[in-house]
Amino acid sequence: MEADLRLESSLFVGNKRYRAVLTGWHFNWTEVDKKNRDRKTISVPVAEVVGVEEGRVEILPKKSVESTEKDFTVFYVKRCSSGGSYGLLWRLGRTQFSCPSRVLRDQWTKYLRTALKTHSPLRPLRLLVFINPFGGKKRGRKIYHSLVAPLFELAGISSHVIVTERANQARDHLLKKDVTGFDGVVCVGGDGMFSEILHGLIGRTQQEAGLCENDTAVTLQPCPLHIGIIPAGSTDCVCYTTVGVIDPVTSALHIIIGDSQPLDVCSVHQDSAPLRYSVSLLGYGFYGDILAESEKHRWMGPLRYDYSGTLMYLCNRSYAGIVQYVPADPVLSSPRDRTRCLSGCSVCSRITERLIPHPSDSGSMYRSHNSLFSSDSEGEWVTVEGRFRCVSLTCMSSSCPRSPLGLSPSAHLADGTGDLILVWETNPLGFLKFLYRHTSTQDQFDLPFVEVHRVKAVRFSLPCAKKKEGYEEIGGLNGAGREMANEQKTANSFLCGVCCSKAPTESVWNCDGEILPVTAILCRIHGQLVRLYARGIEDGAALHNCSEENDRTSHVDRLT
Ligand SMILES: CCCCCCCCCCCCC/C=C/[C@@H](O)[C@H](COP(=O)(O)O)NC(=O)CCCCC
Ligand SMILES: Nc1ncnc2c1ncn2[C@@H]1O[C@H](COP(=O)(O)OP(=O)(O)O)[C@@H](O)[C@H]1O
Ligand SMILES: [Ca+2]
Repeated sequence: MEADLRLESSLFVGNKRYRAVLTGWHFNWTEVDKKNRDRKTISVPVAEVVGVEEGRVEILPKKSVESTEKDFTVFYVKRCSSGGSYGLLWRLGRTQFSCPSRVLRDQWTKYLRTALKTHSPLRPLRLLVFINPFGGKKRGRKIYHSLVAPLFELAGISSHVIVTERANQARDHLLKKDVTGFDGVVCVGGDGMFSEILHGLIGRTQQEAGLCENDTAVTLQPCPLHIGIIPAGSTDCVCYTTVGVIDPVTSALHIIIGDSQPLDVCSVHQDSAPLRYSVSLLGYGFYGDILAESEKHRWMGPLRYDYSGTLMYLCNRSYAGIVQYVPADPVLSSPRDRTRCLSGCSVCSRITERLIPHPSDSGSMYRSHNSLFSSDSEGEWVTVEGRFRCVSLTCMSSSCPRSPLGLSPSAHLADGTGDLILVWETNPLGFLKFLYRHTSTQDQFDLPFVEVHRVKAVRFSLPCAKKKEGYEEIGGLNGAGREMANEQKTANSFLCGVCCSKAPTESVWNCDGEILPVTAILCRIHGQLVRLYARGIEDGAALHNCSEENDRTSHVDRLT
């Protein structure tokens, strides 16, 4: 359809007269006073128009309002401050217009609908929706049917809804059943439910491409279907990090307008167990122990993590391990550069350019950007070993309501790297300081027992018994941690009596909320392997444009 689609006329909202203009990209209406002077203008990008209906229509709650054949209603995205969160809340804006004639009304509705189709190519028409009825506070079904379904209906999206009856049903469905005709898959639940969709879609895409997922050297194919997340879980970290708020209506609106946010994914290879993927937290030690403990207390709902977190903090455990990593290019970015990955991030855009299809590529649709596992890359591995309070790897900042800036505040959603956070054995007060800084803007990496590295791959293994004894002697190979280690040993044996008679010598891996069955792993980050219906966190500046110029803002912002 024509990019220069244009319509202009007088319209009424209530008893006020407006000059309305639809240009290719924007729908504006400007109040005109009795002396024909322009007053306030409201401008909505066509890409953010949710739907156009004949008559005066109200939804959420749905109401029939008296209207004439000259009326039409436009629904669009309206931004509001989210109070405590970093992102912006999106709400359904609605304006009811009256035209001088029915013919003009029909022209407006036709033009607006055409503009929508033309300017939002990724808007979904058909969605496959999985609801976990037991996630979070068990409100998934209610959230979907009362807040999300009416919006999908308004936007003309047809959805096939499956309420899951068992764990992994959504993953298995995506791996085995026909999904032809769907534009995207939506999960209503938490990070565990998102993880099911992630595994199902990545697995299916590789099967269809004839690729072996387990091969650590293979360049995986990006998934063609978008993923939408309606938050209804306990941590909702993926939603918070990619949208900036935990709010079903905001997420539904991002899905409707077909926003597209690429996301890095970490593949976790384990010798004797199936391949896993992670996007938010791959954590050994503290976060692994919290997860293992919290599974015993699922009945507590989201509070199980606070309870288990307190218990595991008191236990003050540390574990021996060998960590190896391949550093990412330090020229591109650093985990301590105090920047934040925001909507339209320029660091992530650089890798997008490298991933776009190239005419000279044969066989693979995407240019391989990862020669990591070729024989000559062995020399790139850096090794550290000793006793750790926790070892965490995250592909993104992993922010959540508990930690609004996240595990690694300057990590990027789609730059093809992950951040490896090493917390060496330390005393309980030191570790509390580290944890507490996750709740403020203080730098959690500016502590002598903490290291952070931007990486492309990580290996973890357990040391042999002799090496382990060595760590006990010197408190790990990290000089700064040594002094604290002696104090720690006394504290450890005392506090661990709270939950167990003897502290275990090995922890488990928490892989986005799933316990891995083995300890030795090899991880590799795959740049932009999946796409979400999101756009990254919009900063507060977008709010100034709320009514005047409801437009996108995009840049990398500096942390203050
Ligand atoms: C003194 C106060 C200290 C508070 C420190 C808080 C630090 C929190 C960082 C949380 C990062 C969360 C990363 C996301 C993990 C999820 O994938 C996982 C599964 O979520 P779900 O499926 O919704 O249940 N959640 C967890 O592993 C819980 C971690 C809780 C840590 C307190
Ligand atoms: N019907 C079901 N019964 C039991 N478990 C389920 C069901 N549907 C999904 N699950 C599993 O529940 C786990 C937790 O789901 P999630 O939606 O992430 O909630 P939460 O955030 O509270 O952990 C996921 O690992 C998922 O595989
Ligand atoms: Ca990343």
